[in-house]
Amino acid sequence: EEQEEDVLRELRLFLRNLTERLMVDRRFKAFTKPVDIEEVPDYLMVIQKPMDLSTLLYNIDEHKYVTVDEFLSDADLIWQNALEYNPDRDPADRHIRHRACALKDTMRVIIRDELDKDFQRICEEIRESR
Ligand SMILES: CC(=O)c1csc(NC(=O)C2C[NH2+]C2)n1
Repeated sequence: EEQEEDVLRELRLFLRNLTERLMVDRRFKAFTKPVDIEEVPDYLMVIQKPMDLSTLLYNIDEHKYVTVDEFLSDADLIWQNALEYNPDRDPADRHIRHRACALKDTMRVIIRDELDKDFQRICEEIRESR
């Protein structure tokens, strides 16, 4: 009903604001667009489910997410994929793993500090009702 659409509209605003703040953070530049398969031809041999910040924004606008946990399932792929694709001890891999860990922690701190727990529960009840 209309009240439910009001709640989901507010969830989309929160998720867009979160994602945009990550996109403008220079540490996360490697995560803003899909990996270019021409530049990194073996990427899809290693990573089954690519994800990036611009795709999260597209999904938000497509009303893909009804709860924060559904959003986090996709958002977590970004840093999980980076840890999987860059496992070596060399500095380049360590540098992108450091940024992947910063992305993981930054997302969760923003959600903990800025998303109301009661609002989150209302979104989960809408998901369970559908
Ligand atoms: C997005 C992502 O995880 C990514 C983009 S390039 C890259 N890794 C490299 O370019 C080399 C450093 N060791 C391989 N990882």
